[in-house]
Amino acid sequence: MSGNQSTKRLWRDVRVFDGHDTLPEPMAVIVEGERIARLVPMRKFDASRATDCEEMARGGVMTPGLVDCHTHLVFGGSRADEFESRLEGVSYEEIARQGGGILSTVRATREASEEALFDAALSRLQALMNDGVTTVEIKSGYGLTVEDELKMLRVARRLGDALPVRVVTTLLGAHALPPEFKNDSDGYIDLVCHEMIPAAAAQGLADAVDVFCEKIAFSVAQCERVFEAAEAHGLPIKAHVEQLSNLGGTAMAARHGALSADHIEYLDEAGVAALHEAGSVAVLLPGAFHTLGETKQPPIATLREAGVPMALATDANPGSSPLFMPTLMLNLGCVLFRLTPREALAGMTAHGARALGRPELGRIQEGAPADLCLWNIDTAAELAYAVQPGRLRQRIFNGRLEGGISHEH
Ligand SMILES: N=CN[C@@H](CCC(=O)O)C(=O)O
Ligand SMILES: [Zn+2]
Repeated sequence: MSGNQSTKRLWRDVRVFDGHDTLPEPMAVIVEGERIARLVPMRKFDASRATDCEEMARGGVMTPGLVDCHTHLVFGGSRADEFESRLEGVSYEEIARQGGGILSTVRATREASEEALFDAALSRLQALMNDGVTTVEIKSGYGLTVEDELKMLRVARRLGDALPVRVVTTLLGAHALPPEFKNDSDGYIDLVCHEMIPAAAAQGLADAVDVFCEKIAFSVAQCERVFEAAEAHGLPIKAHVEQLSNLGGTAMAARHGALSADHIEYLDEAGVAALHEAGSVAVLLPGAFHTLGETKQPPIATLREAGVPMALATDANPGSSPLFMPTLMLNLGCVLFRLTPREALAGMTAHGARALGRPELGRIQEGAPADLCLWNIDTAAELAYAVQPGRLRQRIFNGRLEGGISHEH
């Protein structure tokens, strides 16, 4: 919008969580165009010098727009039947070995048209946005052919074009072994390395490359081959690692400079040290932990002591985390993993952004893109404390008020 560039917008008397901490006193926040222009303590704020600003709101808690750095939002079908089997005692791994789980979503996703995938993902994404998300990562991984993986990535890109949200795409070709390669997992990794990654890179469809390193998926050596191919195409890497067992995938990913290691319930001290050394982010996914009834907790205290940044994400997907509510994850991160509310919120703002290689996002600081949420609460901790939809008062994307209570109409 042309008028947007010169518009100055003012929020007064807000408590600001800046991506790491709550600032010690109430603030005035001024946004100019697409960026945060000034942050002024109210005690020093001179309203007579802000007459060129449109006042947007007074009071409330302002946080960066939430960053959901790990989702599988684009998929076909449902796994409600698998949910019931798990309640009857069949494990996630057992279901996968029987050809269900991820592969059941692969069948439904291959059958679905691009339009149908788009429409289904649109409403899921809107649910995340209504709960404060302004940046979301979306993975492929339910296509497992070159064409079907590209189809998923195209849908993800189109979602970002259609809605006021930043979409970061990740190619997850090495998510599961498709039935066509049943006894030839190395052959499938060849396809990922020699065809999928080059095609996604050439078409600008992937911002990063991910793998599932697990007994029911791919070995450390196979995942390393995928990372080498990603590097050859200039794409950053991330990894699903140590979710169900400790294979050592995290240390290998860290050696390759991974942006993040995700799940990491079974991560050991050496793995934590490797993350620290590489400057990688630990992405915690309490939705999957909760849904699968896991008992092995990620090594939060060791990560905290080592100073490894911890991000928190929904892992929104049809199987292990059919949970499309980021503020619920703040609560689960605290209750299940003993994060502090401050850590949980930093995990879904500044650290989530870092896990995507976008450290300029997820922060409230002068010069940063103005992706902001204004909440009807008194302290930032309340976001993690209560699970209560409807608290988002305003959602500002790239300097523009989107949804919520609009002062423009
Ligand atoms: N762990 C592997 N991949 C997904 C689950 C995908 C699925 O079950 O459909 C995850 O992050 O939990
Ligand atoms: Zn995942």
